[in-house]
Amino acid sequence: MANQVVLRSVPQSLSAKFVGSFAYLTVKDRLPTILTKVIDTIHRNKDKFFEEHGEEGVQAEKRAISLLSKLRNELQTDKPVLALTDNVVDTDMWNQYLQRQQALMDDNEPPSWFKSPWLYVECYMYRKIQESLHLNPPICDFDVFKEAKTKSFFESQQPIMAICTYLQELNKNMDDLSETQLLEHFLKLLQVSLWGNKCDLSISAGQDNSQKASPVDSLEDLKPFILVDDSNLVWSVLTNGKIPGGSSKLQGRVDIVLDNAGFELVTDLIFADFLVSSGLASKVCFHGKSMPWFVSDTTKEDFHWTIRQTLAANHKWMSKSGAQWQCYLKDGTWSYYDHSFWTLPHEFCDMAADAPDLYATLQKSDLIFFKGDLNYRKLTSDRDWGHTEPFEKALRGFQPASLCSLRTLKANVQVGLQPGQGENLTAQEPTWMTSGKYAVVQFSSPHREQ
Ligand SMILES: O=P(O)(O)OC[C@H]1O[C@](O)(CO)[C@@H](O)[C@@H]1O
Ligand SMILES: [Mn+2]
Repeated sequence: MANQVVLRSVPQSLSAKFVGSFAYLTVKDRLPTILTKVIDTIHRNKDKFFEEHGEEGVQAEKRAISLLSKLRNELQTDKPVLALTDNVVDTDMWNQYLQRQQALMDDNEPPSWFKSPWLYVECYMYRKIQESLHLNPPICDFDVFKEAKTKSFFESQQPIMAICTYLQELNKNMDDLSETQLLEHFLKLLQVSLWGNKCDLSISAGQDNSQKASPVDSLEDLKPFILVDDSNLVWSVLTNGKIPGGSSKLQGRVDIVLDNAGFELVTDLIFADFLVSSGLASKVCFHGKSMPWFVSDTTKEDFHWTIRQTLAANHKWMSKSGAQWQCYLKDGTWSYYDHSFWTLPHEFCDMAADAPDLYATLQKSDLIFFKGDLNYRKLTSDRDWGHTEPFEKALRGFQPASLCSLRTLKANVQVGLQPGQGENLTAQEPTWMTSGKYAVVQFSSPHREQ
């Protein structure tokens, strides 16, 4: 009974079937453009495939491109979504999900690009890119987005140096900090990690004056754009409910569900370093993607590459930071995990049933940070919620531990706002939900008293 009430009160999924919506424009314009770029990247790497695998590599390149061109055509002409055929570890999960989507369709129509939920078809596109490579074994490990991720890291060297310098200076003085100063630094580094998710991948790169290129210097100006700021509740968890002045630190386990590689990943590593070196946490578990995903998302390879690059940098504080991070990984203070659930199309409220092992892992955490927009869409099931609906309600029972979303808004779902806040923003700036200009620090806890 209760379940039926809950089911009926869930708003509909965002979908390209709503002509003119952001989902519609994404499926119509942005996804085919991404596919075109992927095809182009594979083609440009033809010589590399030849060098590595001879003629077989070239044939694999041709076949992959032909599958991807077919995919783009199916997408653009709203053809049915097809079952996967690559027989790898998550193939069955995807195909079962397709059946679930089939059951949701009216009049037994097949799920399709413009009729099914946006979250589903967008995830499916990235999984199909992977399928086109899986079906062509010589090139199945090729990361079609690697170049873009690498470029974003190298283009953000200025702010990366600045933030590593900030971290190392802070670490030198950590023992002398008062609780109030510690809170100040915590807020700053949390916000650096938050704005690291901004769509241009860097906060201050590109400014002429490199002296000013410290992400920390921009934070004050960005504050008005944080629409929900639950940082005090996050701090409260990390200090066992003590307000500044007390001296109780959680020293527990913090999990970070990562989003993008490049500048954002560095900001996450900096934040994680601070959590450990300040004693607020004793252990940080990072969660990344097990395949190239949504162009810039972090894979295991990206994670380790970034730390190696930071260590190898010709900059004292960057290099010191990278060395410290290697040590944290070696001594188990930090650990990296991936799980196929993160690259499935499921809403996170399905995790307990569909990936109970991952849910159980997260339950061991004291605090979980979810980085970025896609994680927010999955936390809230990517549905058409009213802006004043409570975050807890949109989570629909997903509550493995205290959690905090650090997200800049790039898709039109946003809950937990004050009455009138969303309406005012819409009146002033119709694209406020998709421009990446606004952000939220949104917290929820199973132990929350209010
Ligand atoms: O890297 P992030 O912050 O998850 O952003 C990815 C987002 O970008 C989009 O492609 C929209 O701009 C969404 O589909 C997705 O939620
Ligand atoms: Mn991403």
